Amino acid sequence: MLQVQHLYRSFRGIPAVEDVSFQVDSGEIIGFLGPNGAGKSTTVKMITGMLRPNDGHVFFDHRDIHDDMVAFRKILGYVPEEAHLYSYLSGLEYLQLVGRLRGMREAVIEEKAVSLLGLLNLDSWQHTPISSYSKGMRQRVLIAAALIHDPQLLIFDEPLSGLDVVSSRLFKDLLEILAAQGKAVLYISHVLETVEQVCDRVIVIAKGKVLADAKPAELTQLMSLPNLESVFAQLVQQQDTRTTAQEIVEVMKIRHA
Ligand SMILES: Nc1ncnc2c1ncn2[C@@H]1O[C@H](COP(=O)(O)OP(=O)(O)OP(=O)(O)O)[C@@H](O)[C@H]1O
Repeated sequence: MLQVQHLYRSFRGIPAVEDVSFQVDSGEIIGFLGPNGAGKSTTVKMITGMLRPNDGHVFFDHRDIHDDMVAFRKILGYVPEEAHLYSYLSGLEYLQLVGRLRGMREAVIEEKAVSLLGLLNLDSWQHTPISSYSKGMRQRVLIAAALIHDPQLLIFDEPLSGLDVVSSRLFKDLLEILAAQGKAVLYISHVLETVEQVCDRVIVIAKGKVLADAKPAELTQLMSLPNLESVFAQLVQQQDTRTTAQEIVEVMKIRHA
């Protein structure tokens, strides 16, 4: 379904993504992991068409997404890490805007928007400006916006951010059903426990290159480590956080008065 081939992108001559290739098939939930600055967001921006690669291609159903971006946007649902919601709009107005941009029929937009807001516990807030929503409520609006046009490919960047326990559980159940119905899901997160729970396969990148592409269980087994967090730490050679934490506390103690 989604094929990412040898993506390369640099900023002012410095590579952010050097060589990233992977595939997400129908029905798969793929975790996309990497330390800060690894190139995840840059890769995702290239997959969503927001950024052009300097080299490499993104194919959906064997067509380069840039051949027809309008068509690609209709089959893509994206929850970005940083939301730029029009906060003067109400939740309902925002979903209506999103629906129109994706070429949906007006009557269908209204029906689906109201239903989705209700199911995400936002019915009593649907006419209130987003500016007065809490972080978790905004996140739920973003999730509704990503789903309203029933896309084939879903990209979620830290989707649980700000969600309470019940909403998080609802989202995880939703992911499972979406995958079972054949959607392709790319799931970007630093919360490895959740990734291990929900993802069929994980792709680990660092310094713009793919370090691993395997099932979580395969990685833990192969590296004889207890969980995905240990695998990740080993793969990206994370610093000794305990020592660094101790050093920070020592710096705090330096007398400043
Ligand atoms: N617009 C830009 N201009 C210059 N450098 C950029 C730009 N966008 C990203 N970079 C650089 O590219 C590298 C990869 O950044 P990117 O945001 O893709 O990483 P990330 O894996 O998403 O990190 P995080 O987990 O912190 O969100 C970083 O070194 C970053 O500074």
